[in-house]
Amino acid sequence: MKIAVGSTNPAKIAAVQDVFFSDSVVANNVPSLVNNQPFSDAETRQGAINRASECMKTTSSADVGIGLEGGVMTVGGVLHLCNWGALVTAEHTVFTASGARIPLPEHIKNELTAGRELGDVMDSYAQRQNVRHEEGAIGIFTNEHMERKDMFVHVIRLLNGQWDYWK
Ligand SMILES: O=P(O)(O)OP(=O)(O)OP(=O)(O)OC[C@H]1O[C@@H](n2cnc3c(O)ncnc32)[C@H](O)[C@@H]1O
Ligand SMILES: [Mg+2]
Repeated sequence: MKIAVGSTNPAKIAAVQDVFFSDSVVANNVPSLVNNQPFSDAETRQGAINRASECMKTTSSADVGIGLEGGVMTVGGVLHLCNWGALVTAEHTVFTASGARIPLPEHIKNELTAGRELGDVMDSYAQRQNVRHEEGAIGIFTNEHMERKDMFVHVIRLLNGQWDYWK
């Protein structure tokens, strides 16, 4: 099976390869068609769906398209990390799932509200480069007990499981 993934982010690609280990995984950096920094569940979920359908359309002979999108959302007045995934089949059926969420510190909220992207804010905060491609914000704020790839593996298993149930 050929699986198109709507990103070249290594954390996302590695997560898809983990779940679909016997399939061919192709990275296709399509636009999410939402803001670079989504600010709600609805927007983050839409970004995942857009990535899945865009990469399904533009990857030749793909059997399935997967979109993974990171964002933030507010609950109880507290900003949280949120992540969504979408899987689009050749028959245009769409499955969605969301990932684990954890609260973000107030100063991160202030930076994002000022217009910065979480990936850039995390690099300055952790004094590292490309946190978004590695452990992610979830890795930093859990002392690496849960990394960005692990969180996406969970989302992709939820997508694959639903696809398996309904097919
Ligand atoms: O190349 P793409 O697939 O776009 O990968 P990305 O790292 O930019 O990831 P997203 O677009 O899905 O995430 C939207 C924004 O949120 C940031 N982000 C989301 N989750 C993150 C995390 O766990 N660690 C660091 N940045 C994160 C990310 O860097 C973007 O600024
Ligand atoms: Mg991005």
